[in-house]
Amino acid sequence: MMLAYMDRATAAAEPEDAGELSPATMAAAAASAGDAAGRRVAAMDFGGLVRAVPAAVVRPASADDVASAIRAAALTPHLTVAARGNGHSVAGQAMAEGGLVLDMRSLAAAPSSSRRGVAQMQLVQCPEGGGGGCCFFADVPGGALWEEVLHWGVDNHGLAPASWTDYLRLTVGGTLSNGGVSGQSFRYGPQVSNVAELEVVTGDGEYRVCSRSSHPDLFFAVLGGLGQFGVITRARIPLHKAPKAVRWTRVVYASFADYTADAEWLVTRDPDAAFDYVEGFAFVNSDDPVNGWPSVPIPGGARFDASLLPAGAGPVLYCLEVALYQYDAHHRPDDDDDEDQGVASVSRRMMARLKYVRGLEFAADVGYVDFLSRVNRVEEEARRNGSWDAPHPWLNLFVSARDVADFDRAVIKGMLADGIDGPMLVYPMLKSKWDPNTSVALPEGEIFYLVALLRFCRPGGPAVDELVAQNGAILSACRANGYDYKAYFPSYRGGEAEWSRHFGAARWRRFVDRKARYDPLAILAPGQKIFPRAPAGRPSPCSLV
Ligand SMILES: Cc1cc2nc3c(=O)[nH]c(=O)nc-3n(C[C@H](O)[C@H](O)[C@H](O)COP(=O)(O)OP(=O)(O)OC[C@H]3O[C@@H](n4cnc5c(N)ncnc54)[C@H](O)[C@@H]3O)c2cc1C
Repeated sequence: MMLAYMDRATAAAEPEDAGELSPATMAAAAASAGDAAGRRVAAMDFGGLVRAVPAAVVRPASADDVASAIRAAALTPHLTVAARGNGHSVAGQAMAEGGLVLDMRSLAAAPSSSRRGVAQMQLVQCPEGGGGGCCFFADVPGGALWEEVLHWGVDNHGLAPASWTDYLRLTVGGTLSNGGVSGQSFRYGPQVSNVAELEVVTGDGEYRVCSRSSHPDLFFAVLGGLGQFGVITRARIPLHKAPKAVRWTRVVYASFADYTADAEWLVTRDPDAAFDYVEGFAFVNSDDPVNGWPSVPIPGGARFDASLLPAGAGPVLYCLEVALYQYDAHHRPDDDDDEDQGVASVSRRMMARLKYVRGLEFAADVGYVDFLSRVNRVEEEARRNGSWDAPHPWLNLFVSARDVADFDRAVIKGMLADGIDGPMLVYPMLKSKWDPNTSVALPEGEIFYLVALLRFCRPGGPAVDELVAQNGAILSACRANGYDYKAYFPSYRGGEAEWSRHFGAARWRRFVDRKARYDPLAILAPGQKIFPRAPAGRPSPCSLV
């Protein structure tokens, strides 16, 4: 079937255009024609709510293969191209119905190619020592998992990136196309603030290397750009000395006001007095094993003693989670000596003035890699009980600190007081750590909260449709109440009006201009449902806006 597409494409093209289809692309396309299993996988994602079958899955071995596939699509009047990282989107964002899906994982696995750094991870020394404490970079393929970057950096070089996601089986290109946030974001910035250079194949099939100083407009467009402007085939990530261990602590709050006051105090401290990681979540004030008290203690730690909760604690409680890195292997992390500067003592001192419920505190000393891999345990359990493969009607929002207390009252305590059978993350980050030139849309205020409703569907639980409808009701409440908020991983079906509202008028104009510049036929990332594919030879409607 793919060869039929290519035949049509080449028949419509000038002879010299047809000559651009590399043997590698033709071979990959031919191989994928019979790859029903590959097409089935690419028709689904982690969300399990949307299905869109591609014409073919292309497994590029190099940036050249990516460029060939995009150029081939451009020769047709209708083909689109979606880069698929690890398919962990929840609303079909990495799909291409009837189009080509690029399996970016194959780029990470491919043997060394002619272009340095495309296929394999490489250590690169910063010119003149670099800035921000970074002396080295990792050159990594766009399809590499963050987990692979972590193990490669720590095992081979004792180095690691500063900014992570909670879960590391996500690709570098996939999270850089969105933002990439975790408890480190308040301090080190999101992942889109931790990139020195990108190698990108744009929607016109051109291969470009960009950075803050070279093609900066493309560099910033691609970061948080929802895959609209180019396919990231390589990223250059700053590396830092990897910590040896982590003091990991969770404490409990009955009052949302106390919780947010402490969380905001922690994320605005000077770096030398700050934790390395601050997160938190809401949970149900009950013994429910998934939504309630048992979800709080750090695995292997103490039991949750509910008798310590203050009288009159409401239906929802909050858990603040912090981590302090330890770099020196000689310190004993659990040394309690007053004179000791070990992370356990330092961490305790830093928490002394916080207003959490005394006694409801859980702490552990764990290895750095174990700490960053903590969600793997959640995955293993979810795979065991079947909820990993069930649908995931997730909702991720950034909510301004101005409105987060109202949001808590109306949504968390109001609509979700029984829990969502998964984490309800609520933690602050700072807008000043995000570059306004990237494509990411953020609320207005300096402090805003990630609110991540990570629903896992269990047998006998509410129907998926009900959960999707509840997400819609939450968004309606945000709009009706005039909250300063943005969707993270946005998914709109209402066309330009919704996207324009999402970005705001000026940023939407910039997004449209960038689309016209880098992907004029609107070939890329059709699953985001932002721009319709324009026929070859005609300008995309977006360039006329
Ligand atoms: C269990 C789980 C935990 C998560 N935890 C976090 C978290 O802590 N923090 C956080 O920020 N996010 C988190 N996410 C969300 C995650 O960042 C997104 O799902 C993101 O899409 C990355 O997933 P992916 O690599 O599988 O990309 P995909 O879902 O495959 O792709 C996402 C989008 O990026 C585009 N894309 C993919 N690769 C490229 C590329 N190389 N070049 C250009 N465009 C590309 C796709 O076309 C698509 O539009 C989590 C998701 C899951 C399922």
